[in-house]
Amino acid sequence: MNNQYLIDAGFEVCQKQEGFSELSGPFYEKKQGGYWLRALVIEAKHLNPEGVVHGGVLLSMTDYIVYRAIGDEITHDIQFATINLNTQFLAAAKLGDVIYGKGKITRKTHSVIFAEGELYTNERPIMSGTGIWKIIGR
Ligand SMILES: CC(C)(COP(=O)(O)OP(=O)(O)OC[C@H]1O[C@@H](n2cnc3c(N)ncnc32)[C@H](O)[C@@H]1OP(=O)(O)O)[C@@H](O)C(=O)NCCC(=O)NCCSC(=O)Cc1ccccc1
Repeated sequence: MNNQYLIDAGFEVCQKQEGFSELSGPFYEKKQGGYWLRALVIEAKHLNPEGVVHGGVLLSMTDYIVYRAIGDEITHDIQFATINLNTQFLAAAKLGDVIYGKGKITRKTHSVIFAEGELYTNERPIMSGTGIWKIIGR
């Protein structure tokens, strides 16, 4: 697959992906039902020397999609930073795969947000993650 596949499927280039997120993407997004689905088409630059997706790509995508999912719920007018992210590498992804990601808030308190996310292809789950985001500015 390539990025045109996502555009044809109704995705648009993600908002808020400056800096490293842009470098590790490009990520695409589409509103589906009540939530935003985000996606990445795997290119050669995302692979490790063994020819599968580098773990750092999956970690940063999980961080990104949960960060964005939190923003979807509480807006990005509030600043929050990842202070914990636990992940499981469930399966390898390969060149040309489309990885989809979605996240949600599990619990929000005055100063921290507990949240979770998952990455998957059309064939199988790729990564699951849970983490904590610290609210650092309003
Ligand atoms: C968060 C805290 C508990 C401090 O909390 P408090 O007890 O309230 O702290 P205090 O009042 O003592 O000082 C405030 C401190 O907060 C720092 N700061 C300000 N703004 C930001 C900011 N926006 N992001 C991160 N840190 C920021 C500021 O430099 C100052 O530190 P310093 O004065 O140098 O000491 C601490 O564990 C920590 O900073 N951990 C590292 C967290 C970290 O770096 N995570 C990875 C990046 S998040 C990410 O990438 C998600 C993402 C994904 C995709 C796309 C986009 C985003």
